[in-house]
Amino acid sequence: MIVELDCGNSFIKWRVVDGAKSVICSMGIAASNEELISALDEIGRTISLRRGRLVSVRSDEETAQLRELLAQNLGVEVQCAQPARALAGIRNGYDDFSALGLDRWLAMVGAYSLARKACLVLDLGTAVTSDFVSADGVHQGGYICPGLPLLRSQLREHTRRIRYNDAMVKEVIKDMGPGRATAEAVERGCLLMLRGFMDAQLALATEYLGDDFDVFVTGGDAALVKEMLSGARFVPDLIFIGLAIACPIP
Ligand SMILES: Nc1ncnc2c1ncn2[C@@H]1O[C@H](COP(=O)(O)OP(=O)(O)OP(=O)(O)O)[C@@H](O)[C@H]1O
Ligand SMILES: CC(C)(CO)[C@@H](O)C(=O)NCCC(=O)O
Ligand SMILES: [K+]
Repeated sequence: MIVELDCGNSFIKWRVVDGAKSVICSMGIAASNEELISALDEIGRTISLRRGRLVSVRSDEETAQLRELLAQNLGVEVQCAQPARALAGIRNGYDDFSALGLDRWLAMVGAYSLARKACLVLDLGTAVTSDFVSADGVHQGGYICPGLPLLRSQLREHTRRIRYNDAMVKEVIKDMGPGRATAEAVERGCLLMLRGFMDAQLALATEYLGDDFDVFVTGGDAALVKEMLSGARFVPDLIFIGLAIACPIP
């Protein structure tokens, strides 16, 4: 079995897959290294875990530390995705290819491997990112803005009276009318910003990619824009698809 890890800025998304059959045996989200090790340790009691692949947008030190923990506690050797100028028919569009976030890169690699045509790749996590890939696989660049968790926390951090219970978040965005309570006003306001950003990306995609492109959406907050992106492909495991291409395990 292969352990797959996507280490974002807030959470570690993990899966255990049967490499030969590409079947997902188990998956989850961990808030810390300790939580991850304990979840995998539990699985390791019944299933043999030996190898793995990992993508991280954390510091090299943090990533090395996690790798060490996996080796020492579980005996799992993980291969880390590395920056590349080109991979699987895609060309990295950054002036300094190593500065492009590896999650963005792998999401693009995954999307282009599925579409084989121009694509707009949207990832809604701690940060929100968009990336533009032309039909011939050339990355045109992209945009980065704060995601919902950051929009919210910035408002709270820099105001005295924006305070409300997190448990209300899901409930208050069922309606998007003008808010009549702080939670409604903030949650709906931030979501509208996010949706406005999505609209702008679609317009830019037409400008830079022409009329024939696929839209891919991934990340923890993807569901919040599902209604407005009717033709888009919602692929929660897009980064894992790219990761398997970047780190093949024989
Ligand atoms: N089961 C879940 N566990 C944690 N967060 C979730 C879950 N489902 C949806 N979310 C939402 O996903 C968002 C975080 O997204 P995601 O996990 O893709 O990114 P991340 O790891 O925080 O950061 P990055 O963008 O660096 O990958 C949060 O706003 C959170 O509310
Ligand atoms: C933008 C994030 C934080 C999104 O997870 C990540 O891709 C990252 O840290 N990128 C490095 C900066 C860049 O992509 O230009
Ligand atoms: K991400």
